[in-house]
Amino acid sequence: MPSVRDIVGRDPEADPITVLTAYDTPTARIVDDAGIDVVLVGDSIGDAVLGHDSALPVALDTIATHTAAVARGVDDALVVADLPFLSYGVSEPESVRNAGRMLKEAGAGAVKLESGPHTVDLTRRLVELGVPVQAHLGLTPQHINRVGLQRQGTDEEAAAEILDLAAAHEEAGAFSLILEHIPANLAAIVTEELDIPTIGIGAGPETDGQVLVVNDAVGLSERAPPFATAFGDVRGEMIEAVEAYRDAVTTGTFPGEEETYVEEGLELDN
Ligand SMILES: Nc1nc(=O)c2c([nH]1)NC[C@@H]1CN(c3ccc(C(=O)N[C@@H](CCC(=O)O)C(=O)O)cc3)CN21
Ligand SMILES: CC(C)C(=O)C(=O)O
Ligand SMILES: [Mg+2]
Repeated sequence: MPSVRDIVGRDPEADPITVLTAYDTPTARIVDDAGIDVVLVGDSIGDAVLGHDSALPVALDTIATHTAAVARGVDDALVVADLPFLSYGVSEPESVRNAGRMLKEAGAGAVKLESGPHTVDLTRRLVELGVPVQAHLGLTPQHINRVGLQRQGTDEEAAAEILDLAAAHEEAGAFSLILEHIPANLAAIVTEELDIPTIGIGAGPETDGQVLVVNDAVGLSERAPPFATAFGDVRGEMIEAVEAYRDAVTTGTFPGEEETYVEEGLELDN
């Protein structure tokens, strides 16, 4: 696995950074084989895979299990574990222990946490201890109960706060910053002001890289945020394949001769 230094050392103007989520080994292998730079084991697993309405119910053990599955499928990409709701920020020792587990047990190369005024000191502490941290500003869906899922940073005060917090997290040692669902002109300014690479989702084209939830990107999601685009129709393909299987079984064409083995001379008298 590359270190965060391989990501940070690049020239994103020439070579934008590509990030996708993955939650399982086969998907991670596809993403890694395609040359995607960073695989994020997102807490979006909550709604994308586990059937919850949000990411809030996702447990740290769930992220650990799926990060380990992803790490087993990846040769080249950096694996980032997305710390779930309340697994950090309650107390510093617990936050450090939980973040540390992602590197020591699950095979992540870095952790991401949703940032705010309350995570500057924690980011500094984790980085001091040797845990690479990716920050995340703009829409932070773990605050859904306070802010919903609306675009953030749309007035001057809110935009200035995002810019200030971005600088504070860079100064605290974050190696990269996710910017979610903010105006493109704000994301461009943040990107211009920071030295660390910014990764946008619903933040326009001027960040140093882009991230999407893989289910949205391949067209597997039933519902996706307004800023996501499906680059395929995996859901449509799965529906067709499952219906074709059903039809083959119910019409008796599967299993056919190809999939069937007969042991010649086998006779059981009972
Ligand atoms: N499949 C998936 N894709 C994602 O990008 C994603 C997740 N899940 N789960 C975690 C968060 C949640 N995200 C979301 C989800 C919905 C909107 C959205 O629809 N926003 C609307 C407003 C919706 C509302 O107010 O309820 C908008 O117009 O901004 C935005 C971000 C991004 N993340
Ligand atoms: C959308 C990305 C940035 C994320 O946090 C997730 O997938 O959980
Ligand atoms: Mg997340």
